[in-house]
Amino acid sequence: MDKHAIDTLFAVIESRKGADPDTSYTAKLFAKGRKKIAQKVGEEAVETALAAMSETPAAVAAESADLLYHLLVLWAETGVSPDDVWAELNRRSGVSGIEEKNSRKK
Ligand SMILES: N=c1c2ncn([C@@H]3O[C@H](COP(=O)(O)OP(=O)(O)OP(=O)(O)O)[C@@H](O)[C@H]3O)c2ncn1[C@@H]1O[C@H](COP(=O)(O)O)[C@@H](O)[C@H]1O
Repeated sequence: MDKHAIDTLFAVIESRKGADPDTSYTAKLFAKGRKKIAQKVGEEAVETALAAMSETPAAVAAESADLLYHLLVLWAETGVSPDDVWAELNRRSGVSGIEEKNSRKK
């Protein structure tokens, strides 16, 4: 999953706010609230770390996908967008705002 795919998944997750919890796991998570979502991120992070210690690269990738998905739900719940996170990463690496805008046009 590249950065664009994360943006796409985030948009789908946002669209599940207020959706039917019986037909969408994401809607069910939103209905359960921030504490539950934060708890799931913690669980998935631990599962990813444990997989790294004793499982295959494929298992680490699978756990990482679960972690990323739940992290995106947490961003949506807390009003953080992927662009906010990309901007913070770019700030740390010294990429300027203009370079960031240009890279997103490609
Ligand atoms: N990427 C994911 C994704 N990754 C993981 N999961 C779900 O995360 C859950 C993790 O399993 P667990 O065993 O940890 O949790 P659980 O026991 O089912 O539930 P809890 O009681 O712990 O909350 C599983 O039900 C997975 O289906 C996901 N659910 C949805 N998506 C994507 O989110 C988008 C919206 O999907 P819906 O929520 O189905 O509308 C779609 O693009 C989906 O592909």
